[in-house]
Amino acid sequence: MPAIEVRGVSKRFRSRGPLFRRRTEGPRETVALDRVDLEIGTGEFVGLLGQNGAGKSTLIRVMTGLMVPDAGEVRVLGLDPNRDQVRNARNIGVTFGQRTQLWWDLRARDSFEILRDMYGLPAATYTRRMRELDDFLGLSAFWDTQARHLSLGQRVRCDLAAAVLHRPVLLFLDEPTIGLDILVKDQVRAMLADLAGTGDHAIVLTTHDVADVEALCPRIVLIDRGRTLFDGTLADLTGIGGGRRTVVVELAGGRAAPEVRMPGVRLLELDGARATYALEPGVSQARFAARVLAADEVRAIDFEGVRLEDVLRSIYAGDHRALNAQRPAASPAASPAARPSAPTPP
Ligand SMILES: Nc1ncnc2c1ncn2[C@@H]1O[C@H](COP(=O)(O)OP(=O)(O)OP(=O)(O)O)[C@@H](O)[C@H]1O
Repeated sequence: MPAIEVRGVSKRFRSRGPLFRRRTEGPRETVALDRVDLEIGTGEFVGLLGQNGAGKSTLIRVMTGLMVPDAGEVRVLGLDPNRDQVRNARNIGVTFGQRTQLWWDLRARDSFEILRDMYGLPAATYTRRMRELDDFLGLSAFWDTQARHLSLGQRVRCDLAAAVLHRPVLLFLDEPTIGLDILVKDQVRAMLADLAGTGDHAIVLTTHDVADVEALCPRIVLIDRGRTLFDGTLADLTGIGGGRRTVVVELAGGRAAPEVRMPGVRLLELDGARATYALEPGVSQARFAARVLAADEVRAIDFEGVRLEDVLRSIYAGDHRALNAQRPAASPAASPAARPSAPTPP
């Protein structure tokens, strides 16, 4: 049984629109989700991506039981997340980037003690888990601070720890690293990679931080205007540009970059001593480097793979051609053999 099953889920919102609208204008309707299908297995770490307003948070709300879809079915470990809210709550952990589940007027440690009692965790288990979480997230430094006085980074770390304290099978993370500094982001990523490494959890991460996704998510689900535009591996998605790589060559002594005449090699940009070339799939990097090195004295050659950010930028800008050509025949969830493996810690 998959950990999460979403079948034909649709959700529309009706709003009255602007305060001073014309009499002829009826209520506005937004299609947030349009017949979405999704299966996620235990052990998977899925990046749920899409532009602002694509429907990601709505899908997370539906999967966590916070919102009832207009049509379709959702099963989370076999339960209807809305009807079986109490049982479902034991199976899931949720973070919503900007909101906290800590008690605002209490010290951070008090919130954790309340959660311990709510989940009925034995004292020894609680102490061990808090120690593990402290090792990753450095919580004890602000343990005695009232939640309302925690900095954003401190609060987000506490929220993440609170979401995983009861070791839920499913973890829904909505923008877990928003506004965090580089070091705190690394702490959060390391903790998530460690959780994923156990293979005991299904984790859904919604984020606009492409680096989070590259570091953590072997599988990507891309939502566009409420529909699934792509469901496949990170490698499939970054391969969408045809696997084209770029190379930046810089010559010593500030001399102009060489012209490289090779099939499948194209000069993209020339900026004094720096030249950027595109290498089509199949062009050998070694042969290209040999050509360049033979031509002149080279200061640096920098090969770059296809970046997820560039692929998303072109898809968000409306270029779906390559995506349609590359769309996998079946979702990874439907074919266990195609399922990507767990990430390695950053
Ligand atoms: N409670 C609501 N009432 C009316 N419209 C809503 C409501 N919640 C979401 N929407 C609309 O549904 C669409 C999807 O919103 P959603 O929050 O799911 O997008 P998102 O992909 O999470 O966006 P973002 O990346 O900006 O957080 C948007 O057009 C949004 O305006």
